[in-house]
Parts: sequence; structure tokens; C-alpha cells
Amino acid sequence: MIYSYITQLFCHYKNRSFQPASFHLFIDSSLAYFSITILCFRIMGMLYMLLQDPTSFSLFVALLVFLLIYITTSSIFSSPCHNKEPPGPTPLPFLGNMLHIDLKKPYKSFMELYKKYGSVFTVHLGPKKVVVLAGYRTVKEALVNHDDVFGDRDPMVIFKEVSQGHGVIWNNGDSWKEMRRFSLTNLRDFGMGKKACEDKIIEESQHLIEVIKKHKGKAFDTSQSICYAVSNIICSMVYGSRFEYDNPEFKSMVDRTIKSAIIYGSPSIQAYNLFPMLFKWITNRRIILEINTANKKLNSVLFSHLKETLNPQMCRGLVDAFFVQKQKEEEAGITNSEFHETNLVFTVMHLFAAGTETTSTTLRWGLLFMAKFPQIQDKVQEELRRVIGDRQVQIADRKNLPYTDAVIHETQRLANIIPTALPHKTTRDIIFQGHFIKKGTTVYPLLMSVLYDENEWEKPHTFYPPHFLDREGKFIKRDAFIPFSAGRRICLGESLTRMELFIFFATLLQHFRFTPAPGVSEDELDLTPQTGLSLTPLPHKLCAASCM
Ligand code: HEM
Repeated sequence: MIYSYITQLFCHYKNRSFQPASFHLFIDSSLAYFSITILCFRIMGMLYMLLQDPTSFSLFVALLVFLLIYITTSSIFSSPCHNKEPPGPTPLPFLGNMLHIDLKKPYKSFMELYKKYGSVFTVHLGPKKVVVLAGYRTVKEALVNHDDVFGDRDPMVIFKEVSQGHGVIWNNGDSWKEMRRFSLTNLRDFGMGKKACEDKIIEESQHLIEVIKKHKGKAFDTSQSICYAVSNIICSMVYGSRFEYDNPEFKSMVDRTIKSAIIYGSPSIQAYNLFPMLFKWITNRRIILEINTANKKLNSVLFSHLKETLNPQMCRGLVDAFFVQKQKEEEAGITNSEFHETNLVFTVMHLFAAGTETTSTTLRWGLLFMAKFPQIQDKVQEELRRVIGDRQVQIADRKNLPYTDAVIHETQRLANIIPTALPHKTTRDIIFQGHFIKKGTTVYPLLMSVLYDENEWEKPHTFYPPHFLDREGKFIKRDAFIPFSAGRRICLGESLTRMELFIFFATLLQHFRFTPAPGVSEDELDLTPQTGLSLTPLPHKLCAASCM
């Protein structure tokens, strides 16, 4: 009986809606949390004694006490001065809302909470209070219209530890501004979005075709060769040269980067991010630190080689440009320059990781969708045969390949590889859509809720290329297509990615017919994502039969 009472109380506590932030502000310290918990235990103790004698009087008193708890907590949770804070599920002391969150698929839990609490809600991940923004209108309003408030990064503990406040993804302030500006300018100078880059991608797609041909139509794992091909594009812009796919240093750097991207999404690393003191010992943290050290070492070797052969009049890539800038600032006597080697190594490692993992994951989703939906693959290949024939696809062809372009966009939409963007943080207090959000609050722009927004997409959960086609079959842009996020922190590699996806995907589909491995039907191809830093396809094999 007592069990049933406690269960009822617990369920009520777990499910009811309230203003968690008001609770948080009312009991603003863990000491107060602790006192409330002790009080509850005392009351439970009293109840237990009462319920030992289950007379109607005792039961009546028991119910009265529950009612009292309910009324007291209700008045705490809806205290009028704080009820403007975003709503959300009731946090438990210490654990916050961890019972509401599936650590393996947190984005799914956020989608459910979005349905329940609306487009701006609060969730407590352990001791960390996070405001989640959901739906196209809300995410856009925050990231674009209020980009000065929502544009800072809130690095997760593991990234703080690994990047030490350097590089371009996980930091803020002047260092971030300088590294972002430098990276963008130089990636553009070395071809991003231009013909020079197009040529590199075309050359690399030819290498990739040769590797895939070697499988002679037999089933193969799509991950390695695609990762190497994609990685070589960012490598040629950063280091000034590509690598052979069997180069051991290159292979190990790519493999380690892909491995760490998966580990970053593991529940143990998430637990470490929330409770660093408790989970410092976990193996996955040690592996990430080892990977980081190994990649830093390898980069130092590459940098010294580039330094020895540097010609300031003819920079080969971003690393050369960095050394030239560093030298200029040293000569000018600038003492607090951001152009030091630690910033270089982390900026390069960030560009390498972001430039390798995301685009290759998207391409792999694209091929998997083609094997899963052969009628759609038929239409892409028919368009490619009709418009391109046997010649090499170029960027200029995109406008004449609307169906292929729509399939690539739909791949990015449905694959939704970065469902919560990367964590942001508010730079000051703000009243946003009637809710009060405090300075320094962690913010998750739930990109998945935009890419799957039922008000924006006709068939949000289906692979449906007509999302990007008008009635005449011409390609149309969609506002809610924001896989690269928006505002101040928008992906730095968007134009590079768009070029890579188009040329690699169209060239591969021009050369090969992708099908499931023998013995696996199209229906059996699993589209469940694997959660890492991004959402990748589960390990799988495909056959690529030559069709040229
Ligand atoms: C399919 C491919 C890609 C997707 C879907 C993607 C998506 C994203 C997203 C969602 C963010 C976080 C934005 C935010 O926090 O609001 C981001 C950040 C970033 N991306 Fe990408 N990305 C892709 C490819 C690339 C490539 C190829 C590069 C390399 C040039 C790159 C470099 C970066 C960097 C440096 C940041 C951090 C920007 C900052 O914090 O200022 N990404 N990307």
C-alpha cells in the first residue's frame, strides 16, 4: 500500500507540468534542494508510521499530508515572479530531468518534450539548466533576429578539456572571431565555393570511383573510402595537398577522428559532461584524450614539414597562411596575437574533423537512401543520363539537374545529422517569446524540429524529394532547410559542403547502381541512426554495380 502511495506521488512529480525555472530560482542552492529532500523523507517517515495502522483516520491524514505536499510544491513551482521562465518537466534534485531523457537519443526526448511544453522549454540535464528552442519560427527568431544574444558557444566539458579554449568551434570572444574570420577568408582564398575547389572535388571523385570499382560489385562498407575522399578536400585546402588512401598517417588520422566522433555521443561521455567529477575515470574519456594527443602529434610533424618548405609568396594552404600571418604579427611587435601554434593546431583539427565526418556521413546516408528507395535512384540516374551522359558532372550542371539536387537536399533534411546543433549560450538576460532566459543559460537550437517541422514540410518523416520541387519539377529552396544552422554560428563549411555533396553524389550515381548486400532486401536496410557527434548510418554494406 505504502508502495502504491509513494509510486503515485513519484509519478505525479515526474509527469506534471510546471515552471521549473521558478523552482530553480526559489531554491537557488543545492543546500535548499537538500533541505527539501530531507523534509520529504521526514514526511514519508510519518506517513509510513501512519499507514502501519490502516484505519480510515490514518488514511485520511495520509491523504491530507500528500495534499499539503502538492499544494506547497505547486505554489513554489508557479511562484508569480518567475512564471515567465520557459516551462518544462519537474527536475529532481541532483538528477534534474535525467529520467525524462534517453541518453542514447537525447534529441528524441527533446522532440517529445517539445510536443508537451511548446517551442521554448527548459530541461535540467543533471545540474545543468538548458533551454531548448524548437520549430522553424522559434529557432530562426533566436539565431537570426537575436544572434547577438544566442550566438555564443557553450562548450561541453569534454571539448573544453580537449580544446583548451582554442580553435574555431568551441570557444568565444576575440580568439573565436579571429580564428573564424581567418579560416573563412583562407578557405575561400584556397577555393571554397570556387572553380579551384570544384577541380579538387572532381579529381578526388575519380580516385573514389577507382577504389569502388575494385570491389567489382561485391558488397563493401561505404564508410572508409568515402571518408578518405571527403577528408582529402579539406586536407588540400588546409595543408595544401591530398593524401593517398593507403598513407598510414592519413588513414590513422581519419580513422581516429571518425572513432572519436562516435565516442563523443556515447552515454558515458554525456554523463561525464554533466558530472565531470563523478565520471573522470571512464574509459571513453581516456580514449578521446589519447586520440587528441595522437592527432596533435601528427599535426606537429606535418606543420614542421610545411614550415621548412614555406614560401611566403606562394601559400599552399591555410597552414602556410597562418605562419605568414604569425610572422607578420611578430614583426609588428603584437604581443597578444591569436596567431600562436596552439590556436593553429586546434583550428586545423576542428576544420579537419568538421570537414571530414559531416560530409562523409551525409554522402553515406545518400547512398543508403538510394539503395533503400530504388525508384528514386532510377529517377536520379535517368536525369543524369539525359542531361550529362558520359561526361564529368560540374557545378554548372546543378541548375539542369533539379531532381538530383532535390534528392541531395532531402538526404540532408531527413538524415538530420546534427539534430541539436552544437550548444549555444546566452550573452545576456532576454525576454524571448514571453519567456525570461537568464544570461549564461545553455541553449540547444533543436534543428531536428525545424527539419521535421509539420508546419513546413508536407511529409516530414518520409524521404520525399518533391519537398524541393515545384509543380513543373524545378528546384525550389525551402526556408526551413537549415541543416547548417543559422546566425552567427552558422556552419563555416556550408558552401564547401554543398559543392562536395553535389559533385560526389552525382558522379557516384552516374557510375554505379547502389543496392543492398546479397541476402538483404530493401525493406531490411535499417535507417536507424547511430548517435555520435552526428547521426551516422549504422554499419552496413552496399553493392555498387558499374553502370557506365
Ligand atoms: C553535411 C555537412 C555539414 C553539416 C550538416 C554541418 C553542420 C554544422 C552545424 C549544425 C554546426 C553548428 C552550428 C551552430 O552551432 O549553430 C556547424 C558548425 C561548424 N562547422 Fe559544419 N557542417 C558540415 C560540414 C562542415 C565542413 C565541411 C566544415 C569545414 C570546413 C565545417 C566546419 C564547421 C565549423 C568550423 C563550425 C563551427 C562554427 C562556429 O562555431 O563558429 N562544417 N556545422
